[in-house]
Amino acid sequence: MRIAIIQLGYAEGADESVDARAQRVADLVRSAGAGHDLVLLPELWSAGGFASSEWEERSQDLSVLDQGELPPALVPVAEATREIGAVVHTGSVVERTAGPGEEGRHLWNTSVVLDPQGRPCATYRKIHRFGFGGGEPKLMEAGGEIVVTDLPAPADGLRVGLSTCYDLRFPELYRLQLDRGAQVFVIPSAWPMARVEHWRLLLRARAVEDQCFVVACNTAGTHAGVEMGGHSAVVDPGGTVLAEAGAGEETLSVEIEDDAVARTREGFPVLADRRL
Ligand SMILES: NC(=O)CCC(=O)C(=O)O
Repeated sequence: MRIAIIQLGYAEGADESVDARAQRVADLVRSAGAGHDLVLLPELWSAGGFASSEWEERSQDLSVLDQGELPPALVPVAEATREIGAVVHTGSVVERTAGPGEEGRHLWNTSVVLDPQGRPCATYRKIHRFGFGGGEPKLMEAGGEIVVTDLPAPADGLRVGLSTCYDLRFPELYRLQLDRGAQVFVIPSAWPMARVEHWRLLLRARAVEDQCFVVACNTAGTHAGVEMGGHSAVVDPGGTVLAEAGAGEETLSVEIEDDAVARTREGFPVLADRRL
């Protein structure tokens, strides 16, 4: 499977509307994503990863998915998706719901994956909210559903577990995904430079402990005064980093071998020694 990771750079205050950013992202999907089976975008690129004061205004109504439509931030990306014929994981948007969730909020951090026709084929609501009482836990509901899915062709062949950024710190989530058959962890993120060494360590840890590929797309630039860490990466099931970005806007193009998961697990069958 050929994978393109689009490590988008942007800065709040740069006066880039949701529409303008969506057009720019769609152009990147066209130029960097062509010739790939799976394209990955980062977390909350349309709203701003750390720009919580803008989340409400830049939020998207995903109930339109049920009517076969897409919210404004994803329409240009879906057009680009159809043109290149890949599966595109659109990172995540701030989802707005009409009614409140369990904690009385109506915003969520939600990923949407598009099939090559530009139609949604999977969604995931971020389970672990980052902010220690501010940011996400203050403004958003927590997702409650583990999502492991078989993506459509041309990104088929490996079972994919969906998670988002801060989820990476919670290994039990990935064990639960493993138990549902995950072979690849796909992780859109907005992870700051201040903790980029945690990011690099945890990406490899999740790959090694669960013998899965890790495919992770971070952002670049400065969001609401927070410098983003870049260093998007693909790690193989043995923990080898196949590709890693630098700190700025950049795209990675990586080929992963479907049988590497089975080979790694057969060659070093540590998962068979789990005691539950
Ligand atoms: N967007 C996030 O979830 C940020 C996570 C983070 O900064 C950290 O775990 O450290």
